[in-house]
This record gives sequence, structure tokens and C-alpha cells, in this order.
Amino acid sequence: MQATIYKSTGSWYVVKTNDGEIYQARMKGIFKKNEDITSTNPVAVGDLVEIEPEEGDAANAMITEIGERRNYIVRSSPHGRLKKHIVAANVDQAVLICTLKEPKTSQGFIDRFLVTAAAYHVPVILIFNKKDIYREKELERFAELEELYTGIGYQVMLISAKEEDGIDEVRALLKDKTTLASGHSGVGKSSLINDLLPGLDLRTTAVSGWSGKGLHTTTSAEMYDLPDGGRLIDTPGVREFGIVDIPKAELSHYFLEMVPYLSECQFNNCLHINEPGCAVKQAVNDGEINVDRYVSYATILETINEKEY
Ligand SMILES: Nc1nc2c(ncn2[C@@H]2O[C@H](COP(=O)(O)OP(=O)(O)OP(=O)(O)O)[C@@H](O)[C@H]2O)c(=O)[nH]1
Ligand SMILES: [Zn+2]
Repeated sequence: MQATIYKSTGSWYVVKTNDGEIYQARMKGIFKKNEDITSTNPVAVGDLVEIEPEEGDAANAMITEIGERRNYIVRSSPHGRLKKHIVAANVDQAVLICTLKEPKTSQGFIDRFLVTAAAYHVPVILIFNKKDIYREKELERFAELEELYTGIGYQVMLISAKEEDGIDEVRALLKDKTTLASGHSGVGKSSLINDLLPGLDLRTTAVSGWSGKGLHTTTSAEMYDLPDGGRLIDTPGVREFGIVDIPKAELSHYFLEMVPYLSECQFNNCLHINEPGCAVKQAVNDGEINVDRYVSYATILETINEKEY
């Protein structure tokens, strides 16, 4: 019967059938051998699978088949730079939870996430949390970022998970969709998920001490059914999404505001760094492309190791 992976703990998976039955499932050995060697996990949260309940054991099942993925999001594996770890599969959209205070999310981090999501054709909603502690400086910065990212085509929101401010708007955006929720540790992802899923009571951690860095409390991705319909995938406090699947020459395709200029560069293999006649750099000079976004582009470009392809 068909089921969906709701949680993966390495060798065991929690799956839910279309009828809402929950099983603990294992992979049949043969699939492990067939797995894509560049990925460290053969099955990820959100994957559609075929399962066979085990005889004499009502709660256990065997995964016998893995359905084709509509899309997936990866990060580089902690087990080696060349390996990738599939964070989640078959997602409709992603929310990146950010904050401008305690601890501030860097624009570089946001842009890295946006590139990864764009490469997998996953739309992103940027949610800035902790509105309740923003002063004038943060509110001004938010207004700048809102203008920048909405101009590129992303949805941007300002909320307070703590004061449940803006949560209805978030709920409306998640309804009937499968949404990946991500954000670095301490941004308030667990707090937001608790608002969206009353009764779940995810552990939240006070941001530790003077460093303002959050403690890492979530350990593996997990999917939840939302009360109004739709599903939410909670991912571990991802510090860094690896741009593992993108060749240098393609990176600019995922900076969506650069796309209209790409065909105007003098060289068709232009990387938009030192080349003469570069339409992207011209657009940056003319103020048509945001200079911080261009800096993110150049920074990410440097981290791409072509040997990986
Ligand atoms: N002022 C304020 N604090 C918040 C808000 N949301 C969360 N926090 C606080 O921020 C800290 C981190 O919140 P969590 O919800 O644990 O953050 P997380 O992103 O899930 O962090 P990890 O579990 O480490 O991944 C806690 O002290 C929360 O109380 C908010 O809207 N405003
Ligand atoms: Zn160029």
C-alpha cells in the first residue's frame, strides 16, 4: 500500500498510509544497494513509498518501493563535502524563518537558501520572526529587505511567534500545501511550529548566553499534518545549505533578478565577475540589481568546487 515518509531516523522511518495508519518501516536491503551513491539517505521525509506490513506485527512494515520524486531539497552531508543529504522530497514550497535580532540572520544565509530552493523550483516565503523586539533600526532593515525580496518575486512576512502576531496569515499560506520549514537555530522555528500545531509542544530553547547563538535542539526532519489541511516539514536548524548541485555557470540562473540580463552579456559563458561587456555588472552599477545580492552571488560562486561535477 502507498504511504508517505513522515520521519526518518536513519534506518527506521515513520510512515503514514493514505488511510492515516502509522507504521514504523524499514527499507528492504536490496534498495539500499541500489541507492544513489552520492546521497547519504535513500529515502527522505515527504517521499512516497510502497509498504508491506509485516506479518504478525501490526506496527511494522517494509518499504518495498520508492516513488519518483517531484522535487527535493538537499544540503551537503556532514559526512563529506561531495555527498549530499536529501532534506525533504515532494515539497510545494519552503518557508525560511529569519530574524533581524537574537540571532540576526545574515543576508548571505538567506541568499544561499534561495539559490538552493530556486535550483529545485521550490517557491520560498521569507518569514521574519521576533517582530516584538525590533526597534527602529530593525524595522528599517526589514522594510529594505521586504522591498528587495518582494521585488525579486519572493513573499515576505513579519511575525512574532511569541506574541502570535501574523500567525493567521502564515496559516493561510500553508493551507493544503506541503511546506518545508527551515531556519538557523534560534530564530524561533519551534515556537512558530508550536503556534501552528497546538498540542504538539516542540521543545523550544532559550537563545544561549551572550553569543546570541541558538542551541541546536532539533535533530532530524519530521513532517506534521496541519489542522486546516496541508503538511509542514520541520528540518533541523540548518546552518548551511550546500550548493552541491549547481555548476558555476548556472548559479546566476538562480538569482532570479539576474536572469533577464544573462543573454545580454558579451560572452555566453560569462560568470559576471571579471568579464568585459557583462550586463549583470552593468545592472549592478546602474542600481538595477542590488549590490548585496551581487556580493552574495560572488561569494557563493567562490565556494562552488567545479571538481564536484
Ligand atoms: N522575542 C521573541 N522571542 C522569540 C520569538 N520566537 C521565539 N523566540 C525565542 O527565541 C528562542 C529560540 O526559539 P526556538 O523556537 O527554540 O527556536 P528554533 O529556531 O526552533 O531553534 P532550534 O530549536 O535551536 O532549532 C526562544 O528563547 C524563544 O522563546 C518571538 O517571536 N519573539
Ligand atoms: Zn556577465
